[in-house]
Amino acid sequence: MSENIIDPATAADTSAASDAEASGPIVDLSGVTFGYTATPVIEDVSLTVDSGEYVAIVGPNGSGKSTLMRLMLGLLGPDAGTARLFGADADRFGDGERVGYVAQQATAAEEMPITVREVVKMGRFPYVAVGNLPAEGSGVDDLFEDPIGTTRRTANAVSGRLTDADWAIVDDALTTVGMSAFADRRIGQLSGGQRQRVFIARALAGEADLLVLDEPTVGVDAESVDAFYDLLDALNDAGITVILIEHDLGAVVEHADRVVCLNREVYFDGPADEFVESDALARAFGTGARFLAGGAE
Ligand SMILES: Nc1ncnc2c1ncn2[C@@H]1O[C@H](COP(=O)(O)OP(=O)(O)OP(=O)(O)O)[C@@H](O)[C@H]1O
Repeated sequence: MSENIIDPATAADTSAASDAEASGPIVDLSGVTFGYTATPVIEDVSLTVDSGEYVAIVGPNGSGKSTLMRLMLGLLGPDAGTARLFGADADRFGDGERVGYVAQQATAAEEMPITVREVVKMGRFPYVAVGNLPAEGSGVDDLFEDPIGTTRRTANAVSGRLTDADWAIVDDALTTVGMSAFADRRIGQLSGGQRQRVFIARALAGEADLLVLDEPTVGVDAESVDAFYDLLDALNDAGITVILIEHDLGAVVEHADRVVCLNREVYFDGPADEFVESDALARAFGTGARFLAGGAE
Protein backbone atom coordinates (compact mmCIF):
# COMPACT_ATOMS: atom_id res chain seq x y z
CA MET A 1 0.00 0.00 0.00
CA SER A 2 1.38 3.40 -0.96
CA GLU A 3 2.05 5.87 1.81
CA ASN A 4 0.98 8.79 -0.36
CA ILE A 5 -2.70 8.59 0.50
CA ILE A 6 -3.59 11.82 2.22
CA ASP A 7 -7.24 12.43 1.91
CA PRO A 8 -8.74 13.23 5.28
CA ALA A 9 -12.24 13.07 3.84
CA THR A 10 -11.90 9.41 2.96
CA ALA A 11 -9.54 8.44 5.76
CA ALA A 12 -12.40 8.38 8.25
CA ASP A 13 -14.54 6.29 5.92
CA THR A 14 -11.65 3.91 5.38
CA SER A 15 -11.20 3.11 9.03
CA ALA A 16 -14.94 2.91 9.57
CA ALA A 17 -15.23 0.55 6.61
CA SER A 18 -12.34 -1.60 7.85
CA ASP A 19 -13.93 -1.94 11.25
CA ALA A 20 -17.23 -2.90 9.68
CA GLU A 21 -15.58 -5.31 7.27
CA ALA A 22 -14.06 -7.27 10.10
CA SER A 23 -17.52 -8.08 11.37
CA GLY A 24 -19.84 -7.70 8.40
CA PRO A 25 -20.40 -8.38 4.73
CA ILE A 26 -18.84 -6.37 1.89
CA VAL A 27 -22.21 -5.86 0.21
CA ASP A 28 -25.39 -5.75 2.26
CA LEU A 29 -28.71 -5.09 0.55
CA SER A 30 -31.78 -5.23 2.72
CA GLY A 31 -35.30 -4.96 1.30
CA VAL A 32 -34.09 -2.86 -1.62
CA THR A 33 -36.67 -1.57 -4.08
CA PHE A 34 -35.82 0.74 -6.95
CA GLY A 35 -37.52 2.08 -10.10
CA TYR A 36 -36.40 4.60 -12.71
CA THR A 37 -40.11 5.40 -12.98
CA ALA A 38 -43.02 4.53 -10.68
CA THR A 39 -42.66 0.88 -11.72
CA PRO A 40 -39.92 -0.89 -9.78
CA VAL A 41 -37.24 -2.77 -11.72
CA ILE A 42 -35.78 -4.10 -8.45
CA GLU A 43 -38.25 -5.19 -5.81
CA ASP A 44 -37.55 -6.13 -2.21
CA VAL A 45 -34.11 -7.59 -2.84
CA SER A 46 -32.07 -8.67 0.16
CA LEU A 47 -28.65 -10.21 -0.22
CA THR A 48 -25.22 -10.06 1.31
CA VAL A 49 -21.81 -10.78 -0.19
CA ASP A 50 -19.01 -11.73 2.18
CA SER A 51 -15.31 -11.19 1.70
CA GLY A 52 -13.75 -13.78 -0.63
CA GLU A 53 -16.98 -14.86 -2.34
CA TYR A 54 -17.35 -15.32 -6.10
CA VAL A 55 -20.93 -14.40 -6.96
CA ALA A 56 -22.54 -14.38 -10.39
CA ILE A 57 -25.69 -12.38 -11.06
CA VAL A 58 -27.76 -13.85 -13.88
CA GLY A 59 -31.15 -13.07 -15.39
CA PRO A 60 -32.82 -12.29 -18.71
CA ASN A 61 -32.30 -9.00 -20.57
CA GLY A 62 -33.81 -6.11 -18.68
CA SER A 63 -34.16 -8.11 -15.47
CA GLY A 64 -32.35 -5.48 -13.41
CA LYS A 65 -28.81 -6.90 -13.15
CA SER A 66 -26.97 -3.69 -13.99
CA THR A 67 -29.38 -1.71 -11.84
CA LEU A 68 -28.70 -4.03 -8.91
CA MET A 69 -24.96 -3.56 -9.43
CA ARG A 70 -25.40 0.21 -9.43
CA LEU A 71 -27.35 -0.02 -6.19
CA MET A 72 -24.61 -2.18 -4.65
CA LEU A 73 -21.98 0.38 -5.64
CA GLY A 74 -24.03 3.35 -4.44
CA LEU A 75 -24.36 4.79 -7.94
CA LEU A 76 -28.11 4.67 -7.42
CA GLY A 77 -29.95 5.05 -4.13
CA PRO A 78 -32.81 2.69 -3.20
CA ASP A 79 -36.40 3.95 -3.08
CA ALA A 80 -36.93 1.61 -0.14
CA GLY A 81 -34.60 -0.53 1.92
CA THR A 82 -30.89 -0.04 2.57
CA ALA A 83 -27.71 -0.64 0.58
CA ARG A 84 -24.37 -0.86 2.38
CA LEU A 85 -20.90 -1.30 0.94
CA PHE A 86 -17.96 -2.21 3.17
CA GLY A 87 -20.16 -1.38 6.13
CA ALA A 88 -20.96 2.18 5.01
CA ASP A 89 -24.07 3.53 3.29
CA ALA A 90 -23.35 2.61 -0.33
CA ASP A 91 -24.17 6.06 -1.71
CA ARG A 92 -21.87 7.70 0.84
CA PHE A 93 -19.07 5.18 0.50
CA GLY A 94 -15.89 7.19 0.09
CA ASP A 95 -13.25 4.56 -0.42
CA GLY A 96 -13.73 3.90 -4.12
CA GLU A 97 -10.30 2.41 -4.72
CA ARG A 98 -11.37 -0.70 -2.85
CA VAL A 99 -13.75 -1.43 -5.71
CA GLY A 100 -12.42 -2.35 -9.15
CA TYR A 101 -15.04 -2.04 -11.89
CA VAL A 102 -14.68 -3.72 -15.27
CA ALA A 103 -17.29 -2.78 -17.87
CA GLN A 104 -18.38 -4.53 -21.02
CA GLN A 105 -15.71 -4.35 -23.66
CA ALA A 106 -15.58 -0.75 -24.84
CA THR A 107 -15.26 -0.43 -28.59
CA ALA A 108 -14.38 3.24 -28.16
CA ALA A 109 -10.93 2.09 -27.02
CA GLU A 110 -9.93 1.53 -30.66
CA GLU A 111 -8.71 5.09 -31.07
CA MET A 112 -7.56 5.62 -27.53
CA PRO A 113 -4.08 7.12 -27.76
CA ILE A 114 -2.71 5.84 -24.46
CA THR A 115 -0.65 2.81 -23.60
CA VAL A 116 -1.42 -0.21 -21.48
CA ARG A 117 0.89 1.01 -18.70
CA GLU A 118 -0.89 4.37 -18.66
CA VAL A 119 -4.25 2.67 -18.21
CA VAL A 120 -2.95 0.58 -15.33
CA LYS A 121 -1.25 3.56 -13.78
CA MET A 122 -4.70 5.11 -13.41
CA GLY A 123 -5.28 2.58 -10.65
CA ARG A 124 -2.79 4.53 -8.54
CA PHE A 125 -4.84 7.70 -8.87
CA PRO A 126 -6.42 7.47 -5.40
CA TYR A 127 -2.94 7.30 -3.89
CA VAL A 128 -1.38 10.39 -5.40
CA ALA A 129 -0.97 13.30 -3.01
CA VAL A 130 -3.80 15.74 -2.41
CA GLY A 131 -3.34 18.73 -4.68
CA ASN A 132 -2.55 16.52 -7.61
CA LEU A 133 -6.01 15.07 -7.78
CA PRO A 134 -7.75 15.59 -11.08
CA ALA A 135 -10.93 17.60 -11.27
CA GLU A 136 -14.43 16.35 -11.83
CA GLY A 137 -14.91 13.47 -14.17
CA SER A 138 -12.54 10.89 -12.74
CA GLY A 139 -14.54 9.21 -9.96
CA VAL A 140 -16.04 5.75 -9.67
CA ASP A 141 -19.37 6.89 -11.07
CA ASP A 142 -17.63 8.46 -14.06
CA LEU A 143 -15.69 5.25 -14.55
CA PHE A 144 -18.97 3.39 -14.61
CA GLU A 145 -20.54 5.72 -17.18
CA ASP A 146 -17.49 6.41 -19.35
CA PRO A 147 -14.65 3.97 -18.69
CA ILE A 148 -12.52 5.04 -21.63
CA GLY A 149 -12.82 8.81 -21.25
CA THR A 150 -12.33 8.59 -17.50
CA THR A 151 -9.26 6.42 -17.92
CA ARG A 152 -7.69 8.91 -20.33
CA ARG A 153 -8.42 11.93 -18.12
CA THR A 154 -7.13 10.28 -15.00
CA ALA A 155 -4.07 8.74 -16.63
CA ASN A 156 -3.10 12.23 -17.80
CA ALA A 157 -3.73 13.67 -14.36
CA VAL A 158 -1.44 11.26 -12.53
CA SER A 159 1.25 11.41 -15.20
CA GLY A 160 4.68 11.89 -13.69
CA ARG A 161 3.35 11.96 -10.14
CA LEU A 162 3.89 8.38 -9.14
CA THR A 163 6.66 7.18 -6.87
CA ASP A 164 8.92 4.25 -7.66
CA ALA A 165 6.77 2.18 -5.30
CA ASP A 166 3.66 3.10 -7.30
CA TRP A 167 5.34 2.07 -10.54
CA ALA A 168 6.38 -1.24 -8.99
CA ILE A 169 2.73 -1.88 -8.11
CA VAL A 170 1.68 -1.01 -11.67
CA ASP A 171 4.27 -3.41 -13.11
CA ASP A 172 3.28 -6.17 -10.65
CA ALA A 173 -0.35 -5.79 -11.72
CA LEU A 174 0.65 -6.13 -15.37
CA THR A 175 2.61 -9.26 -14.54
CA THR A 176 -0.32 -10.75 -12.62
CA VAL A 177 -2.62 -10.45 -15.62
CA GLY A 178 0.08 -11.61 -18.04
CA MET A 179 0.28 -8.33 -19.96
CA SER A 180 3.82 -7.12 -19.15
CA ALA A 181 4.98 -7.70 -22.71
CA PHE A 182 2.25 -5.32 -23.92
CA ALA A 183 2.97 -2.50 -21.46
CA ASP A 184 3.95 0.03 -24.11
CA ARG A 185 1.34 -1.05 -26.65
CA ARG A 186 -1.61 1.25 -27.26
CA ILE A 187 -4.74 -0.07 -25.60
CA GLY A 188 -6.62 0.22 -28.90
CA GLN A 189 -4.23 -2.25 -30.52
CA LEU A 190 -5.18 -5.09 -28.18
CA SER A 191 -7.77 -7.81 -28.60
CA GLY A 192 -10.92 -7.56 -26.51
CA GLY A 193 -9.73 -10.20 -24.06
CA GLN A 194 -6.34 -8.56 -23.62
CA ARG A 195 -8.00 -5.22 -23.05
CA GLN A 196 -10.17 -6.65 -20.30
CA ARG A 197 -7.05 -8.06 -18.61
CA VAL A 198 -5.59 -4.57 -18.66
CA PHE A 199 -8.69 -3.17 -16.98
CA ILE A 200 -8.37 -5.86 -14.31
CA ALA A 201 -4.73 -4.83 -13.87
CA ARG A 202 -5.90 -1.27 -13.32
CA ALA A 203 -8.15 -2.50 -10.50
CA LEU A 204 -5.27 -4.51 -9.02
CA ALA A 205 -2.98 -1.47 -9.18
CA GLY A 206 -5.65 0.31 -7.16
CA GLU A 207 -5.40 -2.51 -4.61
CA ALA A 208 -9.10 -3.22 -5.00
CA ASP A 209 -10.39 -6.02 -2.80
CA LEU A 210 -13.75 -6.17 -4.60
CA LEU A 211 -13.93 -6.72 -8.35
CA VAL A 212 -17.26 -5.93 -10.00
CA LEU A 213 -17.61 -6.97 -13.62
CA ASP A 214 -20.57 -6.29 -15.93
CA GLU A 215 -20.61 -8.84 -18.76
CA PRO A 216 -16.85 -8.49 -19.21
CA THR A 217 -16.50 -11.08 -21.97
CA VAL A 218 -19.12 -9.83 -24.42
CA GLY A 219 -17.46 -9.79 -27.84
CA VAL A 220 -14.34 -11.56 -26.60
CA ASP A 221 -13.21 -14.68 -28.50
CA ALA A 222 -13.72 -18.08 -26.85
CA GLU A 223 -10.06 -18.78 -26.13
CA SER A 224 -9.55 -15.39 -24.48
CA VAL A 225 -12.75 -15.90 -22.47
CA ASP A 226 -11.27 -19.08 -20.96
CA ALA A 227 -8.04 -17.28 -20.06
CA PHE A 228 -10.03 -14.40 -18.61
CA TYR A 229 -12.00 -16.71 -16.34
CA ASP A 230 -8.83 -18.51 -15.28
CA LEU A 231 -7.46 -15.14 -14.22
CA LEU A 232 -10.62 -14.31 -12.25
CA ASP A 233 -10.42 -17.72 -10.54
CA ALA A 234 -6.81 -17.06 -9.54
CA LEU A 235 -7.62 -13.61 -8.19
CA ASN A 236 -10.54 -15.00 -6.21
CA ASP A 237 -8.27 -17.75 -4.85
CA ALA A 238 -5.93 -14.96 -3.75
CA GLY A 239 -8.76 -13.48 -1.67
CA ILE A 240 -10.35 -10.90 -3.97
CA THR A 241 -14.14 -10.83 -3.83
CA VAL A 242 -15.73 -11.14 -7.28
CA ILE A 243 -19.22 -10.04 -8.32
CA LEU A 244 -19.94 -10.83 -11.94
CA ILE A 245 -22.88 -10.15 -14.23
CA GLU A 246 -22.70 -12.82 -16.89
CA HIS A 247 -25.07 -14.06 -19.59
CA ASP A 248 -23.03 -17.21 -20.25
CA LEU A 249 -24.55 -19.63 -17.76
CA GLY A 250 -22.00 -22.31 -18.62
CA ALA A 251 -19.18 -20.03 -17.50
CA VAL A 252 -21.15 -19.02 -14.43
CA VAL A 253 -21.66 -22.56 -13.22
CA GLU A 254 -18.07 -23.51 -13.99
CA HIS A 255 -16.43 -20.59 -12.22
CA ALA A 256 -18.70 -18.88 -9.69
CA ASP A 257 -19.39 -20.38 -6.28
CA ARG A 258 -22.75 -18.74 -5.89
CA VAL A 259 -25.49 -17.69 -8.30
CA VAL A 260 -28.06 -14.96 -7.78
CA CYS A 261 -30.80 -15.30 -10.39
CA LEU A 262 -32.73 -12.10 -10.78
CA ASN A 263 -35.82 -10.96 -12.59
CA ARG A 264 -36.85 -7.84 -10.70
CA GLU A 265 -36.82 -10.02 -7.59
CA VAL A 266 -34.47 -12.79 -6.55
CA TYR A 267 -35.52 -16.19 -7.96
CA PHE A 268 -32.53 -18.11 -6.70
CA ASP A 269 -29.60 -17.41 -4.42
CA GLY A 270 -27.35 -20.34 -3.64
CA PRO A 271 -24.53 -22.60 -4.77
CA ALA A 272 -23.91 -22.65 -8.52
CA ASP A 273 -24.39 -26.42 -8.85
CA GLU A 274 -27.77 -26.23 -7.10
CA PHE A 275 -28.83 -23.54 -9.56
CA VAL A 276 -28.46 -26.00 -12.44
CA GLU A 277 -30.78 -28.44 -10.70
CA SER A 278 -33.34 -25.85 -9.62
CA ASP A 279 -36.37 -24.61 -11.52
CA ALA A 280 -35.22 -20.99 -11.07
CA LEU A 281 -33.91 -20.76 -14.61
CA ALA A 282 -37.29 -21.62 -16.13
CA ARG A 283 -39.13 -19.37 -13.70
CA ALA A 284 -36.85 -16.36 -14.19
CA PHE A 285 -36.16 -16.73 -17.91
CA GLY A 286 -39.49 -18.24 -18.96
CA THR A 287 -40.76 -21.78 -19.07
CA GLY A 288 -38.97 -22.58 -22.34
CA ALA A 289 -35.56 -21.92 -20.84
CA ARG A 290 -33.13 -24.80 -20.60
CA PHE A 291 -29.68 -24.97 -19.19
CA LEU A 292 -27.03 -25.27 -21.89
CA ALA A 293 -23.29 -25.14 -21.59
CA GLY A 294 -22.70 -21.70 -23.01
CA GLY A 295 -26.00 -20.04 -22.19
CA ALA A 296 -29.74 -20.17 -21.69
CA GLU A 297 -32.15 -20.57 -24.54
N1 LIG B 1 -31.33 4.90 -16.96
C1 LIG B 1 -32.48 4.27 -17.10
N2 LIG B 1 -33.64 4.94 -17.18
C2 LIG B 1 -34.83 4.31 -17.29
N3 LIG B 1 -34.96 2.97 -17.33
C3 LIG B 1 -33.84 2.25 -17.26
C4 LIG B 1 -32.56 2.85 -17.14
N4 LIG B 1 -31.61 1.86 -17.08
C5 LIG B 1 -32.31 0.69 -17.17
N5 LIG B 1 -33.61 0.93 -17.27
C6 LIG B 1 -34.68 -0.09 -17.34
O1 LIG B 1 -34.63 -0.85 -16.14
C7 LIG B 1 -34.83 -2.23 -16.40
C8 LIG B 1 -33.62 -3.01 -15.91
O2 LIG B 1 -32.48 -2.64 -16.68
P1 LIG B 1 -31.04 -3.21 -16.38
O3 LIG B 1 -30.11 -2.55 -17.33
O4 LIG B 1 -30.75 -3.11 -14.94
O5 LIG B 1 -31.23 -4.73 -16.77
P2 LIG B 1 -30.14 -5.84 -17.11
O6 LIG B 1 -30.63 -7.10 -16.50
O7 LIG B 1 -28.79 -5.37 -16.73
O8 LIG B 1 -30.29 -5.92 -18.69
P3 LIG B 1 -29.30 -6.48 -19.81
O9 LIG B 1 -29.09 -7.95 -19.53
O10 LIG B 1 -30.09 -6.28 -21.08
O11 LIG B 1 -28.04 -5.68 -19.76
C9 LIG B 1 -35.05 -2.34 -17.90
O12 LIG B 1 -36.43 -2.37 -18.14
C10 LIG B 1 -34.45 -1.08 -18.46
O13 LIG B 1 -35.10 -0.69 -19.63
